[in-house]
Amino acid sequence: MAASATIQRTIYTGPFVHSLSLTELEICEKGAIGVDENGIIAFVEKELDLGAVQEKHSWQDATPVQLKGNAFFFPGFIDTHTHAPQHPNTGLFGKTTLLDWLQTYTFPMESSFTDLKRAETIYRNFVSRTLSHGTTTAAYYATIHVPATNLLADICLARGQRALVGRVCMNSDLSPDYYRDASVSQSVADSKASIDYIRSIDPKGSIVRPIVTPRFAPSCTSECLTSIAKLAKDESTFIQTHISENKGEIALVQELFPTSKSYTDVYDTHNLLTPQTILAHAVHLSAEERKTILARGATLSHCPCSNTAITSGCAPIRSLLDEGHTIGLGTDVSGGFHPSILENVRHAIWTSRHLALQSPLGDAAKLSTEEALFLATRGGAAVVGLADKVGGFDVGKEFDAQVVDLGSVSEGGENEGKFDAGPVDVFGWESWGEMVEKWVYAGDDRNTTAVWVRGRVVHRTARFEGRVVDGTATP
Ligand SMILES: O=c1[nH]c(=O)c2nc[nH]c2[nH]1
Repeated sequence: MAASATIQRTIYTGPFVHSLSLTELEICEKGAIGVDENGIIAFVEKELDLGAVQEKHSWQDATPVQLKGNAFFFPGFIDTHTHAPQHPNTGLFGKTTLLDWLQTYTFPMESSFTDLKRAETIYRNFVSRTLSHGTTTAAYYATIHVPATNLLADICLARGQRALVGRVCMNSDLSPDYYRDASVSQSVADSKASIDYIRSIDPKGSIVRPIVTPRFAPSCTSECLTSIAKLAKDESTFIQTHISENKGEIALVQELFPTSKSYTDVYDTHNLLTPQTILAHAVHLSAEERKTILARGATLSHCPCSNTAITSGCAPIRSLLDEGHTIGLGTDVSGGFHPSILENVRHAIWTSRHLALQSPLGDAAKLSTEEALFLATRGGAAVVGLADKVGGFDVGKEFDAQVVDLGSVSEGGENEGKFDAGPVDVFGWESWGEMVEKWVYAGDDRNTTAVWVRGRVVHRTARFEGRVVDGTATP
């Protein structure tokens, strides 16, 4: 589907659920969301029937999409940190932790992206896979290869998934000689070439944007970090990197940058901490580092599945939120073992509970369902610089949404005993609030039956067709 295809004015009726704030989730049982020809939300009604909505807004000619059954609209998920070329390794990490995991699994896989055919297969699959899990925006790390990085941007644009796409910079000898930038100048020139290409295919950055991506401090020499920070400034791009993920990594940073006060100080003294910087992990930051990050306005990507899988630790998200940090969720495939942000919502909650068991904060360290859903949507939108565009159903925002359909046991018949409507069983007596909780703790991609970005359908299943009346927007 071309991102430029026009769409029809559409009125989406049925329940909708979204975050109003970190702690408040709005559940509107009788919603109507009007989306104009540009994919912008023109109105949101909370009590009226379709006819009354059409009349009130003079939208009689709009296409109605009316949800039936135990289904609701939810904002598209935002994945603030993931590595598309690592997708074939998802679930493969054995007993490794970060530094040996990089050498054993990650660098060999990423280095193979000189092969564009292989890159295309993997990237197409990953973009389709993440869309099927309701991810409407992703901040992607690609590899050091310019052609494959550009191909990832092409695929995101063609599929209509919003993306920040970053060619990875890594020139230090932490990386094997078969997979590293030959020099600082090559690192900068290749990054610039990829920025230029991505801007040429989407000049307004409506769907894809470039992002400068120094892999992490140990992968880059001091000169490389400084040069790449200058490139980001000159080109006005976002920056993404990793920080304070694993204790061995932190010790290595201290060894490689002996005059720096801390991991955070390395980035700060190389001009890499800006309000457009996304820092992934942030598991073991000191109080002083947290203050510096907050003062610079850099944001955080919390990756709970990855932090557990490669045994990095439990990030203190509750405290970071209380301090005022801006935080989203990241799948961090393939340190993370799952491409779904929903999976990371529940793991954010689980890991906060483990932390609560050990922390002097006790229950105050726990994240609630509402808070985790906020991080997955509005929090992530703020991290990737799209807080004014996506993350909730507000007039003026773009319609990035998914349908969550839980099916029903009482429907029996064709679904009974087949379980193809997903792992959640709804018996008919649950409140909408209970259905949302059941989805958060047990749902999966079988429940995500349709997905839109800027009002365009980017993923749709056969179950969706059976759940709408009076027509649907076509891809
Ligand atoms: O989880 C991670 N995944 C990576 O690919 C990586 N590179 C540096 N640090 C990293 N952490």
